[in-house]
Amino acid sequence: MTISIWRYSHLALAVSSFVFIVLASLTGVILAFEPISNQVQPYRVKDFDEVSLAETIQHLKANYIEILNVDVDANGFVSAVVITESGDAETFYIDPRTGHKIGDIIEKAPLFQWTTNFHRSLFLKSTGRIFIGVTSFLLFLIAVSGTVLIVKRQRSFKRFFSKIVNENFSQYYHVVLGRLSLIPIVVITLTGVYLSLYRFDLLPKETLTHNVDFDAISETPKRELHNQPIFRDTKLSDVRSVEFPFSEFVEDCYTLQLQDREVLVNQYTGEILSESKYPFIALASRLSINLHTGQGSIIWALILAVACLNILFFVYSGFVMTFKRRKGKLKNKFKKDNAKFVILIGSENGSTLQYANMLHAQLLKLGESSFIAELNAFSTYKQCEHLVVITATYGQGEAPENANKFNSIFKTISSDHAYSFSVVGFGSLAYKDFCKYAFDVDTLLQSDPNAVQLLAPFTIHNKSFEAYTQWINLWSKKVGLQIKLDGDDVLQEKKRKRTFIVLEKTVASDNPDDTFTMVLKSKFGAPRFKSGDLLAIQPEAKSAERLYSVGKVNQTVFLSVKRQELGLCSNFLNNLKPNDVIKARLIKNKEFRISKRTKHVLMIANGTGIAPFVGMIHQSATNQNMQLYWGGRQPVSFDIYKPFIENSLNTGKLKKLEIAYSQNESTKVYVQHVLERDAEQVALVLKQKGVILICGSIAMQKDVLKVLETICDRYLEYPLSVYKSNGQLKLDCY
Ligand SMILES: Cc1cc2nc3c(=O)[nH]c(=O)nc-3n(C[C@H](O)[C@H](O)[C@H](O)COP(=O)(O)O)c2cc1C
Repeated sequence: MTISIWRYSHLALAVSSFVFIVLASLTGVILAFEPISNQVQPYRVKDFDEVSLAETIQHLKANYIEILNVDVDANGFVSAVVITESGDAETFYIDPRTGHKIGDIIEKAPLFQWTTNFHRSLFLKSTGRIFIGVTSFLLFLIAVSGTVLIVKRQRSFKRFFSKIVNENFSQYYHVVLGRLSLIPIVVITLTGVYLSLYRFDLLPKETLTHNVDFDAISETPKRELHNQPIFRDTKLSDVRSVEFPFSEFVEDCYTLQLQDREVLVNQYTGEILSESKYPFIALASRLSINLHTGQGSIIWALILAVACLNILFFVYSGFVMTFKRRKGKLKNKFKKDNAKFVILIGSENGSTLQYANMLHAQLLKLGESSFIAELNAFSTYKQCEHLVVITATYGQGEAPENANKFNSIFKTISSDHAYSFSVVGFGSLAYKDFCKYAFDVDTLLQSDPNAVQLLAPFTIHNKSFEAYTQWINLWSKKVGLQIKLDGDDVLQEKKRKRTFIVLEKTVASDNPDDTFTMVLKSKFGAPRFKSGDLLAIQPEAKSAERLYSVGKVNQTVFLSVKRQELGLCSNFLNNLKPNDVIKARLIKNKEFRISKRTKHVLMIANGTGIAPFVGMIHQSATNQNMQLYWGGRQPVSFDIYKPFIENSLNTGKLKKLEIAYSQNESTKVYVQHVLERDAEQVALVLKQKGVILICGSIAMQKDVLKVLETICDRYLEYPLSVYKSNGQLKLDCY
């Protein structure tokens, strides 16, 4: 699959350096705890920022025979090197307000020592340091290329932090955590590069110089330390270290290292003999060390630790995404001009390509000549009788990466014979322009006088295998083939199944719409699931899993199924009897759940879409205002749901039930019409921070969304999209 130069760079950089990145990040996480463990020590005294240098030195002079040095570290711990009465030189932390010893100097723990050495050089001395420096730079480039990829994905810099739809765990968190840890990672990498350059003396050299006129130094006028302005007015928080005069000769002076400069001070008069600002390189090195190590700030150290953990996650999720994309390779047995079937794909992350490959494989299996290619590789196909375009949509209804040139190429190529075409759109209803690019391609193909539309564009939400199978059935009938997909085991991970016992069941033939309900109970233990989750059932070994939205009623699973005449799974389920046992697995569908704290809940369904709502109503809290709008064909259609719903109405759990019958003798009413009628109450639900849920057919969803959009325009402050991104509109349609 073609990938953009940015994605290629991002991947190539990651592949070439991931071993070092993993090692540096793992050790980075450990090292982030060193400044934290230091900072929690009790050596920073209260009011540290208020204490003056004069005060501390005076106390020290009163307590010890001689003082050689005073240091203040990034944590605000003050230490002194003193000569004690016994004549020994000792170094310890002091209380700067009294000059007394408050603790021994913290020794670097062996774990941190070992990890620091490994982190800096991998125990490979200078060679290792070079590796680590280069890795830091590569990681910086990975962060830059990643930023460009996010901007491209979001289609503008302004939308960099806009909401992202969670369609896939690795992809979603790669982007979300990437955005959050971008700044810390850039800081870690740039400071890492800087420190490496500094260590190898590759930065311009600037040294600190002092010009002292030793002939002019005088012992008078003598001043007490607390009267010398430099000591009196300098706070300890501005000091890094003080070197005391070596002897009593007037030429020996105090050397004060302050945050931004070094000052030499006459020990008798307090006169400033020389003052020199630190060169930029030295200041930048100090800042780099603090930023790179987290010294002096628990919060920053924690941010660094989290950023390092995120880097490890990026390595993992990046590889998962790459392997997924690489699964979708294109292999052809026939040349483009010898194939009867041509399948063109528009895919950015490879899933559409896997679906297209299934069709390609089946055609080859049936002995047909099939050719598969990316939309960008569009060309002439001399023997093509049936063209199939299977494409995803990206951005705001735009083409995916490997299809972005198709429109212009198509206009330059003209076919010389008649052919049929069908377009399948893969997309997500979470986006405003659902499958828009598929419709654009369909319109474009219609402009070719030789092209005949075999089927109207077919849209597939959330990579639904079920929907894809439906399209395969329709299309294969049209082209006179019998295609049966091998199942979606290509696409899904192996998951543990549960054993369920059929507790209750109606039969499809008793219902005018060939629909039935089932209540299942887990044979072993109570499964953890919520109404709105999905039950995946595989009717036969090697067959595809079918997904059903379910409701939770007293620990049982409630579902409703419409029997399809040739449907493998719906017939399999319909033939089950109470006490039969089936294997199935429950899948979380977090985006279609409601919280007990949501006061107003408006549920809209047609047909079997009522199933999750039966459970939601059953589990609702007493103060929840649950309203249900349901669309069915005729009054008897509702009979199978009556026992569940009427009971809820009687107990007051369901506050309102509105039913629309589309095939009632006198009137044809659809659920969207009833919503239109109750527009003001519908608007009130959103206004009062309630949630609207829709479950059922895609066609119903489309019509309902149109009505909701108009309601928002008419009665509310914001368009429907705002409520959707707030989580006030939840969809589960198929
Ligand atoms: C950044 C981004 C933007 C998307 N934009 C749309 C869109 O505008 N309309 C739509 O129907 N689907 C949109 N989708 C959903 C994809 O089309 C859908 O997930 C598709 O199955 C991905 O196929 P692929 O893995 O082959 O690239 C978008 C997905 C992403 C990640």
